[in-house]
Amino acid sequence: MEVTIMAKQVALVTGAGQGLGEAIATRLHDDGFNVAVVDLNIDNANKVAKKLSPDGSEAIGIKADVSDRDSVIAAVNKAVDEFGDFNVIVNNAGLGPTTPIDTITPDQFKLVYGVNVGGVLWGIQAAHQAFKKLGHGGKIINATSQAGVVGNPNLALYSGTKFAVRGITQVAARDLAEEGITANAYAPGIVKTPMMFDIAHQVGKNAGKDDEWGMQTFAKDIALKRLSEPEDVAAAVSFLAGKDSNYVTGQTLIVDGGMQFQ
Ligand SMILES: NC(=O)C1=CN([C@@H]2O[C@H](COP(=O)(O)OP(=O)(O)OC[C@H]3O[C@@H](n4cnc5c(N)ncnc54)[C@H](O)[C@@H]3O)[C@@H](O)[C@H]2O)C=CC1
Ligand SMILES: CC(=O)C(C)=O
Repeated sequence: MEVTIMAKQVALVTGAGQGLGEAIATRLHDDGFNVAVVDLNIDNANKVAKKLSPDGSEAIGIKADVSDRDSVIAAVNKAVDEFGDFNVIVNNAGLGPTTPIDTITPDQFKLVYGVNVGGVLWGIQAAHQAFKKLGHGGKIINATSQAGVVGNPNLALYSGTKFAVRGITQVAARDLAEEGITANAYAPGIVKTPMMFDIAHQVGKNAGKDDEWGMQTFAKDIALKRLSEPEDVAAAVSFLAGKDSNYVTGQTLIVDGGMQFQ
């Protein structure tokens, strides 16, 4: 009897050197994907990839700056070269500076929009190119936030970028559907990652209070009464990356323990 060996599907996760991206890369690897672990910080990316696949056969680290279109396209091409296919991109990398309205500068605007919005756009373009070349569809998954569903205090720039990601996701879903490509977003709440601890610290400091006070300004209304673990979000991304979500497109899946209701 002939034995068919099914090739593994390939996922690329940006900002996967720590925090949510690391948890997502780990979960998708557990789900059976070969994973490209992409980050600006290549040491962290390599560490995560090595942990998942010591011999590099199932996970590799790739350096890329998601605000740079060529860099993102090169990362996707490398994943295709290494693993021979490409099925899922998770445009996760993001910056979350605390930006009281009057403090925002043009440089900060360019940087945060360049990474949070540019990174999603270039990721969509790069994945679309790869899917077309490979002759099949795929899944695009973008990081927004509960702060992209309702504007959050102190996060004018950040919230603006995360609203933009939801809009871009909806357009990508419509524009790419006939090629068998779905596009969805995940909207985490208050997740225990370096980004969120830094925001809590800054917000507390700006108010002359401690980090816990800063965290509670965001966390006090979580219905489930606990902060999110990165794995809570990775589980939702696993759904969006897998076949059970094949009939879902253009949506934002809110994973915030009950903060925003739509
Ligand atoms: N932590 C939270 O509570 C929430 C996070 N999110 C979103 O989830 C995503 C991940 O957030 P966290 O893991 O918390 O952040 P984090 O700051 O802990 O990790 C972000 C990773 O992205 C990488 N990165 C930053 N700029 C990059 C660039 N230009 N190119 C490539 N990589 C770059 C960093 O090196 C880092 O490894 C972000 O888009 C964030 O906005 C959304 C809602 C809540
Ligand atoms: C950092 C973030 O996405 C928040 C506070 O929702």
